[in-house]
Amino acid sequence: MSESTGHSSTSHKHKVVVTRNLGPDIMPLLLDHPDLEVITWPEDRVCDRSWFLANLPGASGALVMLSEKINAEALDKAGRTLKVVSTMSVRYDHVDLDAIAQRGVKLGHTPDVLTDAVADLSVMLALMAGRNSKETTSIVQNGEWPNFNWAPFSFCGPQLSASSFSPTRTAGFIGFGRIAQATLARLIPFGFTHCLFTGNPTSNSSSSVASSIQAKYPTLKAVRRVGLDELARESDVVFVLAPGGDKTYHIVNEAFLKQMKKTAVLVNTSRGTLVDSDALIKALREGWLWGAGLDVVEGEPNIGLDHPLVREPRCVVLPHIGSATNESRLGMATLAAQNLIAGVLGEPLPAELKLTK
Ligand SMILES: O=CC(=O)O
Repeated sequence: MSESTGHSSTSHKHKVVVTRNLGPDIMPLLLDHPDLEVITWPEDRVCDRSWFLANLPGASGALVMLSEKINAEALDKAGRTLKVVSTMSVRYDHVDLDAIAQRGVKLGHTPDVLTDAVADLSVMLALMAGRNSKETTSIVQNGEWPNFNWAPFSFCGPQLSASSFSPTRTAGFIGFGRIAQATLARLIPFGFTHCLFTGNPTSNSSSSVASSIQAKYPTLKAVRRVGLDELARESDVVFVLAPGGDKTYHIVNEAFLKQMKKTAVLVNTSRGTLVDSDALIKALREGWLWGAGLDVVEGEPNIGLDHPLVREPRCVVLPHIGSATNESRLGMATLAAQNLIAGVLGEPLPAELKLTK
């Protein structure tokens, strides 16, 4: 077993820098590997930048979390020995893709293994935001239940399932990749009848996506790619599930929120930057939509008790736990370790993000 927590000694092994201890089920894949010298951040908190940079020189690989910025500074510290960066995340907005591509370094990530966990959480947030879970749980937590003045319509909210009062239910997806489609699958038994989506696919591929979804779920009356305005106007639940970055920055803005149904909820389980927080605060205060469920917020993790979204009664905020199931995190850590090993050995990565130079 080859483990070190500080600077590398010279050896014929490939030095790899790992920025979090991945636990007893996964670390042996790395530590017991005969070709690796593993340098692991020794503490149970986000890795210090200075430690990371100090340990990169001469590394063949780095296994990192969303917290590590992979930019020219880090890549240049590692230098020409670096063959692979493996991130234990599906998304990669902490990675400067141009800088990594220019240096011919491979990038591994962890798609698929977290799809179900994030789709589950997306539905959970849709339910929580619609059903006043924040205000009602606080009644119990604050010991106010015994004095609670029940009334026939107290704490009612829009029902997620179709009913005789709302026989059509429309899900709108901003971004229609794996997680969005897995979320839709969970909504079919709730009686959802319409699926609208926006996204990147070329018009050809989006029409074939629409027809294959329609064939898979015959109870859907319509599956259509639409513009943002129509999606905002027609959806009972809007799921924000597109990647972060410049192209999607504040895609949910004041103009979008103003068009939403007053009974609709907004769920964001992708990246905080897609939703303009100031606009959402205004929208919730003025009742443009019913509620919001957010697993991600711009500026996270610096979201304190005084943050207006945290104070909004109809806004449920979770601390970015979309993939936090035992199953998903074990899958992500395993895949991240496999990507790292394959990358340093010059083999194809099980999940490589193909980069264009
Ligand atoms: O947000 C989570 C991820 O990108 O894995």
